[in-house]
Amino acid sequence: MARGKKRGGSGNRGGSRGGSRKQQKDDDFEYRTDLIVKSDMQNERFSTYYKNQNIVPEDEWEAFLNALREHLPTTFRVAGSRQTANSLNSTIKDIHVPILSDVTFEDQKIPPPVQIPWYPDGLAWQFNVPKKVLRKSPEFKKFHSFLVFETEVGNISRQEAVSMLPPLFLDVEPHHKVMDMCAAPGSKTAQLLEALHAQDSVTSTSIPSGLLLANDSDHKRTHLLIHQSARLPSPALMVTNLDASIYPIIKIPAPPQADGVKRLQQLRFDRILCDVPCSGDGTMRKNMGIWKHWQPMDGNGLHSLQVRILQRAMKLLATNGRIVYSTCSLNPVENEAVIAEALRTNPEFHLVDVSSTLPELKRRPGMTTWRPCVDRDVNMSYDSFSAFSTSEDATSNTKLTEGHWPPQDVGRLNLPRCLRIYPHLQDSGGFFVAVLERRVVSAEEMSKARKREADELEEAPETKKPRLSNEDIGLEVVPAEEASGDIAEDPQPEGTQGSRRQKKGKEKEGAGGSFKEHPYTFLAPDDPILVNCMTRLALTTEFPAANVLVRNPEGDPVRSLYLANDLVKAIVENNDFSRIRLTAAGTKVFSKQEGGKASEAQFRVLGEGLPVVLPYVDPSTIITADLSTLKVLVQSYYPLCSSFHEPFKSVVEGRPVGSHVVRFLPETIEGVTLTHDLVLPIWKSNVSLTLMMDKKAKSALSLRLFGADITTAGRDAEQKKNAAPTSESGTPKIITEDEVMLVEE
Ligand SMILES: C[S@@+](CC[C@H](N)C(=O)[O-])C[C@H]1O[C@@H](n2cnc3c(N)ncnc32)[C@H](O)[C@@H]1O
Repeated sequence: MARGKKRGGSGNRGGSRGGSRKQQKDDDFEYRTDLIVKSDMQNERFSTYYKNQNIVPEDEWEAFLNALREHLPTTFRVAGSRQTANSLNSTIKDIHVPILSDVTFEDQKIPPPVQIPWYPDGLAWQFNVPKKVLRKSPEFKKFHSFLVFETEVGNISRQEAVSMLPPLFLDVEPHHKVMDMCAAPGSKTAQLLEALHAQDSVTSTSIPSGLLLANDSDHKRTHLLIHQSARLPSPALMVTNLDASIYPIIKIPAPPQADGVKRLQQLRFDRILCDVPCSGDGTMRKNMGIWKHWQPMDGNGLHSLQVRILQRAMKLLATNGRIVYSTCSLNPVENEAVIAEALRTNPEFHLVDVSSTLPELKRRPGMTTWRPCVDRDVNMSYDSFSAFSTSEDATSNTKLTEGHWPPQDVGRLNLPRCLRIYPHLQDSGGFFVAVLERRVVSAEEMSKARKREADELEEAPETKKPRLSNEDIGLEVVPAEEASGDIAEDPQPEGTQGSRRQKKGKEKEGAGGSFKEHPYTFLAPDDPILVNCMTRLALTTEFPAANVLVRNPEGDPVRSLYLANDLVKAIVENNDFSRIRLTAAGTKVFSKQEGGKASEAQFRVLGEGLPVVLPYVDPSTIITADLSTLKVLVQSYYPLCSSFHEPFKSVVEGRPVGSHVVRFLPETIEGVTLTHDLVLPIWKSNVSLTLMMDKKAKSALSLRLFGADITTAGRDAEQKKNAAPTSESGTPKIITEDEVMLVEE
């Protein structure tokens, strides 16, 4: 979702706020509407503009404006693959909600969290309680810390309700090739990844045949994206850092042909999400900056980029593919006008009627009339582009194009099929969604579109022409029926890009001159270090050893080993990683354990990598253990092997030093219930064991299972908390709201 415009800035393009910690806190204050008075929540330009556009019926205007001034409820989504999500959701429904249903605070009955009615399987929740209650009511305090921990480990995604919509409308299946064109910080990417992994079980991750290519033009934000998606490790994920409006063609091998010549073809996506940068005025309920600075030229300025991103997505889409275009803006110039312009130039696309999808979602139809304003203060507007273009305003304002206005044949485009979500309809943020699909068109329509596009390209000012070659960006309009045609006739030698040690020392600068990622090198399946690692970890021969890659200038397995699926591998091997500015591919599964002799490289399975690797671990080597064993492993960092009870004690004492896998079976002991199998990696040293889990994941597991954080870190934190909090001067320390609240998305 887009964020508020900075003071004095020009249009929000989703850049990072940056700055010092203090600056960040000040910004947070400015951006948090719960900390300001309602009388400050007004902007005449906003009211005049949207009233004139009739975005809601006149008798709803006040309700709409008042809703924008209300504090946004806290919403979250239970994340992860379907099975794990359903299990955690039952914990919320059956344990937390009953406790929270009977809370009274300062003589007021506090409403418990409720499921968002339109979200599938009841996996999204909403609650709206004052911060004071979260801080002081013991029941809500406990629920809050449950949410914080589960969010940290990625089981819960704190996400605005409306922002959950686009991935639902995209309807992703595990075999789909999916692209998220403007993906950072990645809450929707995580949802798409979950859909790709719908077949995962509670303990193991499937390797989908499809792909999720998440892209963002902001390099720093792509790293945020990688961090977010690490919560659902996937061999099917790639991250790139490019301008989506000129996204290059990705090449993959074409199906084998009779002549035996290897050819490449364009990768076409089945699903594309265009959650484009926007002015973000649908987020006013949490962004004070927008109340202060809103003006129509921001939306006007973003329109062209939004059109170009959508048009580019149309070029990259497969026949029968689907695009979801979304913004958190209410402005028709950023919404319907973009859709209309993209449809005009791509007649093979149409808007899909999704009126029966998510029937509980309250929505309004897309608009068919609007009137762009051509000045900051909402004084000037014109009936049509031709009226504007002959006016004096046109000379001083070159940003506006014909596409800013409704097209003459607007009725033909079915714009009411777009969805507008307003804050007063169901206590949410404002949002816009359009679902587009490709249909087969007549040769005549196609040739008209080709000619128009060629003319427009010819007329475009030099600076606006794409910097990449035509082959790079695939400017030719490819008819849907030709979508899978070859794009490269030259035979390609096998393993051109990714073969082992071919790219030694090739750390490249990218197109923008600042691309400094390491190359991606696939190991040979018989690489001695990989073979040693597989033997020690007892991986079966089905393990896709040919899909293991490393990332360092030498292409050697020195530290971390990643696993990619076949499609990701094909892309890495057939495209220059620096041309597509690839910042991540596949998921990290093994990591070298420091210590020991260099010749006997010891790799361990990473906690987050285990679900991916588990289907390939020889089942006879998996150690079985009970809940009390798990409790000891959770409670201390390095419990001695001798401290466990039998039979676990003898089994681990008999195992060699190294990485092992333990399965804890469902059972109930002393009121603690493990409802499903839990499989975790441990490291055995000479005399002790370590549960190989991230500290926060361990705390979350402890809270979920034992009802308290019994880890060493958790106990330390509790002790500190119990000691009276005092500042350095000895006076009681005031704990700020920020310290106790969930951090906003
Ligand atoms: C609305 S936000 C995306 C939010 C994201 N989909 C999510 O759900 O977390 C828009 C993103 O577009 C990125 N962006 C801006 N211009 C872009 C461009 N030309 N190409 C690709 N990404 C762009 C921004 O860096 C920003 O991260």
